[in-house]
Amino acid sequence: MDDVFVLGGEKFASRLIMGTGGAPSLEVLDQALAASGTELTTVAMRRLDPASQGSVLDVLRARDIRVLPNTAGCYTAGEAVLTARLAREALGTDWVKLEVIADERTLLPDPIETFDAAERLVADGFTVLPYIGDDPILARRLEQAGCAAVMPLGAPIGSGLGVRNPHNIELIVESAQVPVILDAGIGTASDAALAMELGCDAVLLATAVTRARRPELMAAAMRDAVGAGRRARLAGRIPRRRYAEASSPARDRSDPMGG
Ligand SMILES: CC(=O)[C@@H](O)[C@H](O)COP(=O)(O)O
Repeated sequence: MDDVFVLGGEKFASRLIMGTGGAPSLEVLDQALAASGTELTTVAMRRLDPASQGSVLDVLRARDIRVLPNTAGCYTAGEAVLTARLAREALGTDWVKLEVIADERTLLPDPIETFDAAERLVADGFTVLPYIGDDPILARRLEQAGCAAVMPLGAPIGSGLGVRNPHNIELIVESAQVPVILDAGIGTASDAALAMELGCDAVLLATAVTRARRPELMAAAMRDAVGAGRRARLAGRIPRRRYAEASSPARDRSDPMGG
């Protein structure tokens, strides 16, 4: 099936975007990334020391996986803008996953600082992919501000709680004209499938794979789940009913299957 994912004007065959945080070793990370089939992987510019960051980048380059720098660890718009500019200098990309968190305990995104940073980065020519709460109004405002996608959370980063508010994710999907990427909180493969079934264009995850008992196996499961969820979305699920409906109804002469 030819079902290309277009993000920021670029085409991707994979709809699974990976993060690198939490992997026990570079070797494990390398195997997991390969098993995931990802073509785009995010790297925290502020969290890694220069030596290990170089190594992660080496892994990505060797696998021909595009690097998506992120501003994890930033608490203000000013910090995020500076981090994005440093990443552009260092990595030669104007794509940025914009992440401005409010506090260390929840790691929830700060909507005001995120919006401020997004406006400044769009004006500076960046392709901005903002990590946000599951707020349909903020998603719409960020799209109007020129962001290339919106990335609502399923649940707090690293929580593995899955998609806590499917209704809001559906509302965001319904009105977005840019890709919707479910980012953060995925715990296992069924969560990723659900995000895609709700109509998200892609899923971004890290912890569920990097901290799994067998990261490579979980990465393969995520790859399959994102594909299955996408196909189910395109196929169209049956409506939910309160009561049973016989799968083989009473014989109907107009029914070519004979009832
Ligand atoms: C990798 C990255 O950018 C994370 O901050 C992201 O939000 C993923 O969250 P999980 O670790 O919960 O998948």
